[in-house]
Amino acid sequence: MSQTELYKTFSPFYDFLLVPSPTRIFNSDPSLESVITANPLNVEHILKTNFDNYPKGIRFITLLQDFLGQGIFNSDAHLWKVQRKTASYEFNTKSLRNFVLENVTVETQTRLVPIFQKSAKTNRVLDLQDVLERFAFDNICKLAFNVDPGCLGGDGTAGGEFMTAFEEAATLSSGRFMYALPNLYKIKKFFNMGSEKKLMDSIGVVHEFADKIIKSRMEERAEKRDEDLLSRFIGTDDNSAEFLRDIVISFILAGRDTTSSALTWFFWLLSSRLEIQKKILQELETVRTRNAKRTGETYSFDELREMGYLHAAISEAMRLYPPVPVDTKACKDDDVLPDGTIVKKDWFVTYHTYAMGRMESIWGSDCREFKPERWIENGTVKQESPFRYPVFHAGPRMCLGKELAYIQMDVVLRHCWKESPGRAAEDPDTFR
Ligand code: HEM
Repeated sequence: MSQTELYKTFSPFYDFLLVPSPTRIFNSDPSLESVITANPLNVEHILKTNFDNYPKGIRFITLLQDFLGQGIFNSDAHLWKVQRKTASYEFNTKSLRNFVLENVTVETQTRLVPIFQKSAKTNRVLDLQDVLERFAFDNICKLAFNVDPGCLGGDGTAGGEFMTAFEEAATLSSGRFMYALPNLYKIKKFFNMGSEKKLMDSIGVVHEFADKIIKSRMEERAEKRDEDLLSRFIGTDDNSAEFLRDIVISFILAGRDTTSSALTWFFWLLSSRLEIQKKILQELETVRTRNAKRTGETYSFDELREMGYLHAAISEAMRLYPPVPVDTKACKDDDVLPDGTIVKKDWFVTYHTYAMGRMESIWGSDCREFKPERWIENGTVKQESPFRYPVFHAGPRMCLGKELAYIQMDVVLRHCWKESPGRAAEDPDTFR
């Protein structure tokens, strides 16, 4: 199901469920009792104050283990901590940021923009979500292990197979959460039948592709310290090839369809808001002139940061359409949330980012309007509390790729709106 279909199907349910009353308890099945909340105080408690009591938990980890192994996305406690420590350090280095900036700029200039230009010239309708997913997949593979799968524009033969298998493995793994009988998947897996057979086949393709790269990179090792994440993890500890594979797969999963989803919604929202397009163009032109850049020239990380209005508009799009609309944790020991809700050991606790983005109590009476201005205070972009806006999660497990995701989105949007004063509102070809 595409993101758009998903929202169309579930948004009336989300709205009905949470906006009037921000915490509910569900007990449809005694083994799956859960609390669902959209209260920022509860979110802070779960994600930060009582962090140790709300891990991913055994159920989540077991269901995703075949695909993700023990990577950062699918581990708790010590195993999570060691990966988080190395990754946090690396994600904060200037060299990683520049590596991403460089790769995203090349991918945008040489693949994405030409596709848009061609479609504009020939009046061909594009599936924007598909194009952006391919774009994001190429980018995240470059970042993870410096491989270009060429899913967008390139030859893409081997990479295309990898991407398809990766998507299938992700979809079928999350399908395991949907069984009415939670252990049914184990029986199907044991007999290697149906969706479990398909899942194992696609995991096989993903693992084979990753293993080859990891093996050759481990042989080259140490002398060359590449900029990608795999090389950084090879260089730091004595990790096994299997553990390195888990790490790489987790990163690809984390960065794969989050940015593409955010960009797709952003384009969709902007397509009917010429006033906002115009303001974005004006800002791009101001930044270009201030930094004496030629049209289309590459921008540094700091120059991208000057585009406050663009940044605000991206955050605003993700408020209404968060790429990760809900997120679930397991409760380790009985607890009471700040609003008085009782949570029992082994219950699931879900915080609802989508509903939180549409609550009057958090965003005011205009909460359903797309208004980038709400992010601007005294001429600069306001830092919103991550507990009111948990689009990138919050607390010790907060998204590591937040800054890189903004770099990607800024670069794409800047190149898609070539700076040219006064073009926006009058010109329907603004995206070309
Ligand atoms: C708009 C883009 C993005 C959004 C909205 C987003 C959002 C999130 C959210 C909600 C989580 C928590 C998920 C959970 O509880 O399991 C998360 C975790 C994570 N994200 Fe992102 N993400 C984005 C892009 C990226 C990118 C590009 C990367 C780069 C590789 C990345 C790397 C990670 C990692 C490694 C984690 C796991 C952190 C941990 O468990 O310690 N994300 N992200």
